[in-house]
Amino acid sequence: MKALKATPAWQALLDERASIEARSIAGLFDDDPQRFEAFSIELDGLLLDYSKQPLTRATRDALLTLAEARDVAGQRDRMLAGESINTSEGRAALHTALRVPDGAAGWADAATTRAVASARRQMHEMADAVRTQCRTGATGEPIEHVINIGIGGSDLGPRLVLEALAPIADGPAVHFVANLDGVELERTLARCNPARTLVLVVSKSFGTAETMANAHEVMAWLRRRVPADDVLEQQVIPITANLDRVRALGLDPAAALPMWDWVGGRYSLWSAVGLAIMMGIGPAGFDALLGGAHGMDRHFAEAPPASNMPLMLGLVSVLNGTLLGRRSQAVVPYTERLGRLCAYLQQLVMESNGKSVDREGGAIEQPTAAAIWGQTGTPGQHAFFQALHQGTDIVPVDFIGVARPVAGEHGDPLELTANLFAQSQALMLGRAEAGIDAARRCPGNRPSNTLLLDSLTPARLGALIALYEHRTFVEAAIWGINAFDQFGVELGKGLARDLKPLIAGGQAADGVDGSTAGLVGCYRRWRR
Ligand SMILES: O=P(O)(O)OC[C@H]1O[C@H](O)[C@H](O)[C@@H](O)[C@@H]1O
Repeated sequence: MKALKATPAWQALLDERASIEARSIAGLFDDDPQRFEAFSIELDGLLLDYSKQPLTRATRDALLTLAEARDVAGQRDRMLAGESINTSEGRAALHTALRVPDGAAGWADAATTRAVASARRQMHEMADAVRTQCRTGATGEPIEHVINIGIGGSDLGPRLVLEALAPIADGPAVHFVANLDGVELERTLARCNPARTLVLVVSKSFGTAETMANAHEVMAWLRRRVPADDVLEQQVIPITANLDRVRALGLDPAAALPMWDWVGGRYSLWSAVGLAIMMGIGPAGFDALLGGAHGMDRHFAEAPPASNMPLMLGLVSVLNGTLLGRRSQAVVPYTERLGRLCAYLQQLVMESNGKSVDREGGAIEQPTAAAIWGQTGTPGQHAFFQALHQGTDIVPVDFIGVARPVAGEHGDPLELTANLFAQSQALMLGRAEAGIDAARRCPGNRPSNTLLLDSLTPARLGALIALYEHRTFVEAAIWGINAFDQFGVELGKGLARDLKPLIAGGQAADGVDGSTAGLVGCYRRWRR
């Protein structure tokens, strides 16, 4: 694929850049009374309002022409058809096949469909057995706690979903342990009765240092505390694509649930990696999550470009991040239930698209993934919003709101929603009445999207996550990069392995850079 800058559609947008920057977003509403209708998309209880972006209909057409020139639709179809679009690793990226309802044809080849259906059946049986107490711990006690040991994609998705859907969780309490520092592990073990605890060791590679270290600790805890020879067989379930390493850890590969190389870690919550979700909310809830995501997949595959939600969200992000050089984006959900969304999106977006070479290995000359950050509203309003309103950098914001609160939850949805709408309004309108002093002036004209959900159900959450997955794909397609590898992450892992003996004190710091040698020296001095 030729470089973006050599694409005439991109050049046309570059020519328009200054006028886009100078454009008054609020003024666009005066020019176009139908602006909200024209610049919003609604799909099954999910609304994207992108009318507070510096887009005219002509600019949107220019972005759609760019999408056509970069063959976003063709790239999407190749992904959905299971072609090896992860070229550096020679793999497909078929997470969409994981959420196809049983029996629906045309989304993956027969072998893949069969493998997915069989894994889903295994998950259902396992979750049902635990939730109905047919499957017990090794000493016959019911399972009351599930510990999910995993990191990155083997942690963030299930954690996000279970936090979001906690009000409908009716199974065992699910805990997550990702970090290596022992704090989460200690806290979790203190809350669990070992005879009543099921452990999921979730790792596509089954070689991730953090996960393996935590798995060893928890397995030792079970052996120490549960008087049954078969405690590991009964109470530890490996979920992985690497059965050899399951054996090496002393677990039975026959007890493992599968993963496949065509599912990237950060796209894997829909696979057996989501078993923790199913344990928490049950198979029907998990299926509804998949159903919502599949609805978004169909929409992405079939909706016309101008009303295609992931496509427009991706193009707006390219406009802000690449064309206008706004190098970070804030995500602010107005519900604590989506408190993990930002961390989840950091991996999804920054691990997928934090690249500086294209699929052919050529250098990319324009900015790719912007940094994603944020926290929930309203707390975020009392932290970083000052900079959003008056700082020198323009940070596009994705506001996320939920119209109907969960039955029985406290809190004032009206107050929350008023705050949400007021913030995007304030960013757009600013404050510059006559006589106002400089310190109180807000420049306004700052862009945002608002995503409004009718309620935070499994289906809506599935659709929301799939929307961001596809937005990430659209950006990668425009830039010409492979969103499905992550070699940058490997470098530090290797160096950590090499540094361990040095830090432990068994080696001289020869050949190590001065800063690292200095840090090792200080660390050793303080450990003495
Ligand atoms: O599931 P695992 O093989 O343990 O991998 C866990 C995580 O490891 C690395 O950080 C990768 O960059 C992530 O993409 C992955 O999700």
